[in-house]
Amino acid sequence: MDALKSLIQPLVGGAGGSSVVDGMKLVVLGGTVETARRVSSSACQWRASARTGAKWGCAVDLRTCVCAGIGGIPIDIAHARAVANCTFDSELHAPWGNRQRRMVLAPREFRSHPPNFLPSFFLTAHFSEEDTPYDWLMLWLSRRPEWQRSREFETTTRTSGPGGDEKSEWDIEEEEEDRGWGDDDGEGRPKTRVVFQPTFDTTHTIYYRGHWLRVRRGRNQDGYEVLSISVVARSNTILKQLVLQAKKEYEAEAIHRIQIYFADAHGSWRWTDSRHKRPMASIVLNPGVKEMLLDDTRDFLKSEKWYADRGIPFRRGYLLHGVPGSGKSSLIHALAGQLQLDIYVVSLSASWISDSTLTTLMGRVPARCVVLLEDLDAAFTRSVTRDDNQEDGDEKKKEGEGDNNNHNNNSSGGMGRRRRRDQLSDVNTLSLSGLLNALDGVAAAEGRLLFATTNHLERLDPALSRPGRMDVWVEFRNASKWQAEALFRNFFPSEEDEEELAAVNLKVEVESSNPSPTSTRGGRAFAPTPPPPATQPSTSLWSLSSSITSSASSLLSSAPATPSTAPTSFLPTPVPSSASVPFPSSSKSSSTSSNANSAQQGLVLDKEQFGASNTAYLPPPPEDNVLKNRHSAAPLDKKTLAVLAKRFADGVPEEEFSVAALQGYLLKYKAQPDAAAKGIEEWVIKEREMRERLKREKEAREVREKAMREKRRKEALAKAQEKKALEKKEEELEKVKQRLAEKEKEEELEKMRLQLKEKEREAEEKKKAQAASGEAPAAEETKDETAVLETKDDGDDSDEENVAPQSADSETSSAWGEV
Ligand SMILES: Nc1ncnc2c1ncn2[C@@H]1O[C@H](COP(=O)(O)OP(=O)(O)OP(=O)(O)O)[C@@H](O)[C@H]1O
Repeated sequence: MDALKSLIQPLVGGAGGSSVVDGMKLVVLGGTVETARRVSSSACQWRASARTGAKWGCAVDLRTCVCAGIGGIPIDIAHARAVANCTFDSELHAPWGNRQRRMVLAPREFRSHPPNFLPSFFLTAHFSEEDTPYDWLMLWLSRRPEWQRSREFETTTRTSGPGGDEKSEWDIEEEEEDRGWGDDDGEGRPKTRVVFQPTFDTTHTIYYRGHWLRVRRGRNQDGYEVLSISVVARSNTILKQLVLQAKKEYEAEAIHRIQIYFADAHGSWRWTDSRHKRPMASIVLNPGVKEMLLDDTRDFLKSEKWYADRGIPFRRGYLLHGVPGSGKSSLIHALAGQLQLDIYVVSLSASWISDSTLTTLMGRVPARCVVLLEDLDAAFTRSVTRDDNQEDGDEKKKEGEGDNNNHNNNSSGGMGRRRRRDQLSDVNTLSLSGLLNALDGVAAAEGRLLFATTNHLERLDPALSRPGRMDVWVEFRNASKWQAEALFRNFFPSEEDEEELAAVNLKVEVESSNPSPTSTRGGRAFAPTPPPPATQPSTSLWSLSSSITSSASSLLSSAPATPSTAPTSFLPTPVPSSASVPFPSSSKSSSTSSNANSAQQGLVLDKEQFGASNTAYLPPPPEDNVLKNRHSAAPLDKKTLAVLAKRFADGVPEEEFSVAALQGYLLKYKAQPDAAAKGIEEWVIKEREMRERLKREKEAREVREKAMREKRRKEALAKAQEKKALEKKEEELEKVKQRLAEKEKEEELEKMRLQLKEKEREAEEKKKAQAASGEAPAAEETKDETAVLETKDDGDDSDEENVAPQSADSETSSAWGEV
């Protein structure tokens, strides 16, 4: 307060302390009253303020023109008006009613034309949605009661922040009013959660650690959302504290979730989704693979100095390749969760991907994260380095395999694919060298774990997958018998597993009923001491849907105690083997570490890593209605489970079906382990029959298509030949016509020559006759005629010269003969 006084005094120019307070009062009013009219939350603040001795009130007694200022110090309104050159109106009535004839001070001039000095007291921080702090702040704000009580709001089904599906207090209130909103209506029908959020361009006032914050949502010139938070303070410490607290709360919430970011066409990362972490135990891979990867990634993340000391770029690449539906993406998801890293996904087949966009994107990933390049082989389907046939072939293969992993093309229909192909050929300009540069060029970020997946290792350029770019290769195959058994055990928990889970849940309950003072859950530890809110902020950060919970409980169950078969041939083999791949010291990750305890390990790891003492970091027990609605089977005793799992595994042929296919089968029997185990042989037979049928149909289709193609090719060939022959004939006809015309001309010339000769002969005879009779003039006449004929003859001669070579041509004469 003293600091503010000392700041304001020189500006207001008052000599006494009261004028300083006047100025201060106006400053505070400028920051709060203007918003009170529009935001009910402010009104609530005022009411609360009045109750607490008008500490923060700003009501004006009209009779005395004195308003109750900060700390109850009266303000001379005339002086205040002079100072700030503002007028007052009575639009705003004191929310606490007729306690006095009071009205809220609303300096008009402040609202429309704030005095120039005023902004200098506000410290404003701007947060763009392009940057992570925006998400921190949005989550923090979403928990503020003032924010939730905004009277101007918009609805959305998309939530921000790591707890994307958490219920805020706001949601709960609304759901109670309208039972039609929520996750599940009790009959299994999904419902859409509608979340309310304040509208744009509305200023909200929020009390935080003794300061009033003015919060405004807007958009910047690029169309991105921007959050502006202003506060009257001497230094920006309060804003820093706010950002730090928001970050802490966000991270505490994110502890059980991972954030997924997708690349956008502008070269920016956009937060797209927040997912529950997938337990490592839920990934069923042959022994040692998960442990190896986990050790390697952890080792890498700890060895920044080691890399720096040796001048090696601090980057590591993992190439997961193999059949579809074998768990590549799932493993990356689980790893990211275990390592507490967010995932940044780039779909290299996106239409807008170009060398420069990719370089920008790679330069913008945070220091510690997982970068996921999906379907690496699809990156260059339109590359100039491959011929068109190859492209077509690749595309067709992809279509045949029902590849629907392209995030730009989630509609799995043919239209979507066609459109994608069009887009690819039109826009995507990513080149191999561009990709290589983006991965390890100078602009590429360090510290990230690069994961790339592909179903077609053979299509990758060796430069792309060489060590240094892809240091660790892991092959994924169809499910082994051991995997099938593990999958079954994950699906159907044993009684022991359930007990373990119950013990964990009990512990969580006990801990959450005695929250530690540092707990961030519900934001209590960081909660300022604002005017008492009408309702408590949300504490239900972990409201899980029934399906999530039921599957989570089954996923947390243990894997088989001993691999029934764990032949080395099932072990994924890093393709460039030991040669240049600096595999981590795998002593820790040797296959001796049994998968039997991996579920518990997962839990223990979580607890160790995230601080078991902090209840905010542990999920709450499942909700009652979720437990009632559970669709999974009742827990089996260990022996029965072992027998059923074995029976199931025996029925699954080795490496014939993908884990995804087996999972699909088990999902149909998620409450009937018995039926699942018994029905597997029949399923395998049906599946084989179906595959056989599909194969036959495919082959028949291919044969038909081939025949059609052949027919079309032959037709096209015949047409082309016909056309060629026709053209040739037309050409010959033209030539013949030409020769005919020449011939006619020649004949005409010949005729004229003959006529001339005839005339000459006649003239000669006439001349002779005249000479004999002695008549001179007739001879003259004849001479003239001869001259005319000679002239004409000259012209004809030139024509004759022109046609002469052709008439001499033997071809011509033969052609003439033909005609
Ligand atoms: N090894 C596995 N362990 C557990 N679940 C698996 C495994 N493999 C596949 N699944 C399940 O199958 C589904 C598909 O798996 P996922 O997407 O990870 O396969 P993928 O290998 O990435 O497939 P694609 O190559 O087609 O992208 C998921 O629901 C996942 O739970």
